[in-house]
This record gives sequence, C-alpha cells and structure tokens, in this order.
Amino acid sequence: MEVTARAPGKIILAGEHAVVHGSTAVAASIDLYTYVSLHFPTDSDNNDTLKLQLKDMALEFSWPVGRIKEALSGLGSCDASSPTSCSPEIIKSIAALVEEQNIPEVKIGLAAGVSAFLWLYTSIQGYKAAKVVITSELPLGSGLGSSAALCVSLSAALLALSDPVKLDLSHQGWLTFGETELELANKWAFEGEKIIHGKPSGIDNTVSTYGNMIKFRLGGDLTRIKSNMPLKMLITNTKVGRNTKALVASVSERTVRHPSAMSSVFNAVDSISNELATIIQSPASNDLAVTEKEETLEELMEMNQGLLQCMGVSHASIETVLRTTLKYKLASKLTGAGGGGCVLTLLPTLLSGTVVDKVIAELESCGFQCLIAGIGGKGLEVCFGGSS
Ligand SMILES: Nc1ncnc2c1ncn2[C@@H]1O[C@H](COP(=O)(O)OP(=O)(O)OP(=O)(O)O)[C@@H](O)[C@H]1O
Ligand SMILES: C[C@@](O)(CCO)CC(=O)[O-]
Ligand SMILES: [Mg+2]
Repeated sequence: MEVTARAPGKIILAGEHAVVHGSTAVAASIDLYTYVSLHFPTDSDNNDTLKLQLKDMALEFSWPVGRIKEALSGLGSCDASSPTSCSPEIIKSIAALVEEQNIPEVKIGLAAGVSAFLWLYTSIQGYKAAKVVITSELPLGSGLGSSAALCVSLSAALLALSDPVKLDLSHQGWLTFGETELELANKWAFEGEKIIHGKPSGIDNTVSTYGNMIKFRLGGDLTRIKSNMPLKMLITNTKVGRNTKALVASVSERTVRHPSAMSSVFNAVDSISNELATIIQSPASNDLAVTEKEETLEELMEMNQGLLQCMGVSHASIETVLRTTLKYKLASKLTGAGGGGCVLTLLPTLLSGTVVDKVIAELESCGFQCLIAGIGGKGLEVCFGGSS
C-alpha cells in the first residue's frame, strides 16, 4: 500500500514574528510543494526497518523497528486521532535515535526535521516497518515554510493510511481531505513544527494545510480570504542561511527587555495586517483603482519591513535587496523569519516586463536567486498508489 501527500510552501504578506505575540498576520500558499511518499512492505517482504530517504539530499536513514520501540518505550500506545505534544524526555530519546544516523556536519540542520519525522511517524503509525521518501521544491530554511510543508505533507501521508481517516483508496489522482481530516493533519503538523521551531504560531502549517490566502491569529483563529486583485510577487532568495527557531527566540528576548516598546510594535503590525487584508479583498472597479490599491499595499509592506527591522530580524543581504528594488521604485519586505532567507517585492500590474527583467538581472548579479511563484493555490492533497 502506498500513498503520496503534497503540501505547499507559503509567503507571509504581513505579520511574521508579531503573530507569535498575538498580532494578526496574512499568508498565502505558493505553488512549490514538499512531497512525502509512504510505503508499507507486504508481510512477505520480511522487513522490520523504518527507512527515511531524503531524495534531494541523497541521504537515507534507517532504524530497526525494535530499536525505536526500545528508545521510545515511555511513549505509550499511539492514537492518530488525538494530536499530542512531544515531551522533553521523548525529545531526548528521539535526539539519540537521530544522532545514531551520523548526519553529515554540513547538513546537521536536518536533524530537527528528522526528529519531527520520528515523532509524527511513531505517534500516528506506531512501531511499523515502512519506507518514507521525501522530496521538496522548496529551498530549506529560507522563509518559504519548508518546515511546515514537511510537517503537513508527512502528517497527511501518515493519516491517509491510518484507522481514523477513511478515504476512497481507489481514487485516481490527487484527492483533497475533508474538513475533519484537514483539521487533524493541521494539528499534527503543528506538533511537528513545535519540534523544529520551538514556539510556532501555527500560521505556516495552517496555510500549507488549507492553501489559498488566510488571515491568522494565535490559537488557530483563522479567516480564509479571497484576493480581489492580481497579486504578483517577485521572491528573492538571499541564500543567507538562517534558522527560524533562533530568530523567533531572539524576538522574544527583545520583548522581555523592552515590553512596552515591543507591544507598540506588535500593535502596529496588527493594524497593518488587517488593513492589508481589507485592501486585498475589496473589489477594484478599474485599472486606476487597482493601481491605487497596489500603492497602498506597497506602503503597508514598507511599514511592515520597518517594524521587522525594529524586531531585529532584518539582515545586510535583505537591506541590499530593498535598496536594489527601490532603485526601480519597487517596495519589498522580508518574508518568513528573516535574518537572511527570502524577500518579497510587489510587481505592480502596469510594470513593464523590461523593468522586471532588469531588476531580476541586478539582483542575480548580487548572487541572489529570483523566482516568481503562483500565489494562493491548493493546500494539502494526497494520491494513492504513487503521485500523478
Ligand atoms: N524536505 C525536508 N527534509 C528534511 N527536513 C526538512 C525538509 N524541509 C524542512 N526541513 C527541516 O526544517 C528546517 C527548516 O525550517 P525553518 O523553519 O528553519 O525554515 P523554513 O520553514 O524554510 O522557513 P520559515 O519558517 O521562515 O518559513 C530544516 O533545517 C530541516 O530541519
Ligand atoms: C517567524 C514566524 O512568524 C513565521 C515563519 O514563517 C514564526 C511563526 O509564526 O511560527
Ligand atoms: Mg519554518
């Protein structure tokens, strides 16, 4: 029996970091996906190992199922229908299982993803032999939600072949989960994100699960929104590596040092996100109205970027992107956790293709990588018998 699940990455249009502290944020899925295939051996295969293949990185890990059982003996029986947090003791036992795999030092950042894998796998499927293959179109650790896309696609694949989820296994092609299953996959993915991020708000796994565009507040308060204007964003990857967990922690530390000032910053971000959501959803009667809306969006993006600088999560490479795009009168802001990673630039409808080509050429001459992704597509989907 085999299933493949896919879940998209995301961009945050407004509100990253502040969302962890209770502000509203707005996010949209992008058409770059992480794929997880889950294959259970047949009884005649006589196989008792759990294999994890990270195909893009040419890495393969495996554990005898008995070894996992021995290490996680305190876990109790698994219950796929009730998402639970990984305790600090189990985290330590999982870390030992990951360490035994001798991940190359240059790729040690993957240890967090492999830990989340072991937690989600054993919690949803228990101690069973299987082969799991992961591939991703997303750059890892760049602000496009690779960790959430991993946790959502993994949870979906594991749930799709679990008892609480009843799906039509003979369905051909990609299949969307029902509301109850989506909610369950989202909750499990959040537990995985906690292992990778420390203190996630849940916005990344939620937009990856549901797709499209969402307005989000801490605690899962979710409004699905529909854009009423063309939204074209240039995504520039500075290729400066960073780690969301450390950046989220650094903003929390600044908040402890300056509670009153940071509370004002978070309040301002909340207003920006709400205004941005209103603008995006309001109908535009003609080209002039679209241009006016784009100018307002640009101003809100610039204001949000200024507040992200106040939080201490910008970076010299991000400032270079901002300066470069400003030469062409284009507004930009970082997206995701910052500290490097990706920057968004709004490409107005009336901007000529020649200007877009020039900006991209200039950004790429700085060593950055540019892409234009489709915004607001589908969320998680599954496909039985291999992906189509
Ligand atoms: N395809 C994958 N395979 C294995 N691990 C992955 C994969 N995708 C993400 N990860 C794990 O997630 C980590 C990156 O997550 P991180 O939250 O730091 O960045 P991001 O999710 O790409 O950006 P952001 O959270 O700002 O949107 C990787 O270092 C790795 O541990
Ligand atoms: C930085 C952050 O706000 C977004 C990362 O994409 C973290 C989170 O909300 O979990
Ligand atoms: Mg992440």
